[in-house]
Formats: sequence, structure tokens, C-alpha cells
Amino acid sequence: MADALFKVSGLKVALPDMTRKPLVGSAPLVEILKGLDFELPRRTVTGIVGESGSGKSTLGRALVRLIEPSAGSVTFDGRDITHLQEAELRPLRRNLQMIFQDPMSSLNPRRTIGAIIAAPLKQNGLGDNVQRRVDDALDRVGLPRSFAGRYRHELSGGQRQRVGIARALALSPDFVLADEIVSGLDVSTQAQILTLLEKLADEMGLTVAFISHDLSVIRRLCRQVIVMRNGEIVEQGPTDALFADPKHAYTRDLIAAIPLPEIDGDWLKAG
Ligand SMILES: Nc1ncnc2c1ncn2[C@@H]1O[C@H](COP(=O)(O)OP(=O)(O)OP(=O)(O)O)[C@@H](O)[C@H]1O
Repeated sequence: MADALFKVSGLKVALPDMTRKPLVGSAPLVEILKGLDFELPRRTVTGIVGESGSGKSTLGRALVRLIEPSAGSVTFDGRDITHLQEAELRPLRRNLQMIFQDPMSSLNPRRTIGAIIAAPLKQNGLGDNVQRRVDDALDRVGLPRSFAGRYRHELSGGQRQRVGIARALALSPDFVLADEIVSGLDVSTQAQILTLLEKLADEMGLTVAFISHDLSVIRRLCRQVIVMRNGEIVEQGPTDALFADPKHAYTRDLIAAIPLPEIDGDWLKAG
């Protein structure tokens, strides 16, 4: 793929095995990701799907270099970031943003929503016109500007997720990692958040890695899909092709697990 924002080759991640941590000394390493090769095309939402424990979150954390790979390479925007140290990563961090599953735990309870959105702006030297920038960020995600004075417990789950999106996008990053961001929400709020993310990704030209265990959500939002199982990629490609002709039995099982009306909605309507 000529125009990829991320190029990942032979990626392995090994972590101290927390299930076998001895009383004394360090835990033995366990290999979580077992040699992944893929690219994330620019200005594209790529879905990463797989059952619980397949390694999706570990992959996301390796992409944004919260974890250092044990082998292979991760190239971001033409730069090898595989083994960069934190000081070298810091200037890149504004371009590598994250939205988490549970904004309740990722939003500071003691800060106003305005202060939460302003924090990354100030950290990155964009402290001038901060009020206007916060207003713009709230406008972008469809929240009233008055929400800048509220606290997280005064917001609904969907509103909190909008704040998570506003914070991640305040610095106009190139890349956003979205890890199970609609999992805790009811179905109609899920749909609103997906519509919002789709619109913003399009308008802002974002490259998004969208992690979900739910293939119906992935189908709605993502042009490309990576299917993971046991720390390996079993299949990847354009979403349409993957649904039309899944090559791997595991992918077929994931598709079969989607409730029928979501797969065959058009057929049901036609019938
Ligand atoms: N430090 C660790 N020690 C031992 N096992 C670990 C460690 N970190 C992760 N794992 C295991 O590695 C596997 C992959 O974890 P990961 O969180 O990446 O999966 P996931 O696909 O995101 O799962 P989920 O959807 O449940 O979040 C899991 O089986 C997990 O238990």
C-alpha cells in the first residue's frame, strides 16, 4: 500500500506474565502478539476485530507506543518508532491520540469538562485562545458550550464519550486509536457515536484504528478489517470483500454470530 500512515512488520509483543508472577524476582515473559504484518492506509478507518483475549488492545497499545515491541517494526508516517524512548516519542504524541472504552475512568472527576479538553492544548503550546478552542471542540462533537463548566458525573455515557472524542481531536491528530468506545453504551447511543466518529474522521481526514469485538459495528464504520485470534492475524482486507467471501473459518464464525437483522437488514426490508 503506497500511502500508509502505519506500516507494521513482524510485530511481536512479549510482556511479563502476570499470571505467573513469582514472589521473588521477575515474571517470565509471555508472547502476546506473535508476528503481525499489516498497514493502516491514511484517511481510512480500519477495524480490528477478534474475541476477547485475541490481542486487540495490546496491538493498539503497541501502535501508539505505550508498549515497546519485542521484535519487528512499527513505522509511523515514514519514521521507525519501534524503539523510540519516551523523550523522542513526546513530540509525536499529539499525533497519536486515543479514545478509551470507559470515559468515566479516563475523565478526571475533579476537573471541569472545559479543563479536561484544554489540558492537551496547553501541554502542546496552544494555550492562547483556549476558550475558543474548547468551544470549537464542543461544537465539533455536538455538545452545548455550557458543558465546559460541568463535571463528568453530570453527563450521560454518550455525552462523556463525546468529551473523550473532543479531547482526542482537540489537537487535530493524524491518528486516533479507538478501543471499544461504544461497548458500554445502549444501541441508539452507539449509533449516534458511530455516526459522529464517521463524520469527523471524514471531515478531518483521520486515520483510525477502531478496535471492537462486534463485527456488525465494524461493518458499519470501517473500510478495512483486520481479524485477530490468539495474537495473530487470521485475515485482513477490505470490509466488503471480507463479508462477501470470508476466507477463514474463524471469520465465518464471527460473521455467523451477528444477529440476522443486522446482516440481512436490506434483504429483510426487501422481503
Ligand atoms: N501482562 C500480561 N500477562 C499475562 N497475560 C497477559 C498480559 N497482558 C495481556 N495478557 C493476555 O494476552 C491476551 C491478549 O490481551 P488483550 O487485552 O490484548 O486482548 P483483547 O483482544 O484486547 O481482549 P479484550 O477484548 O478482552 O480486551 C489475553 O489473553 C490477556 O489475558
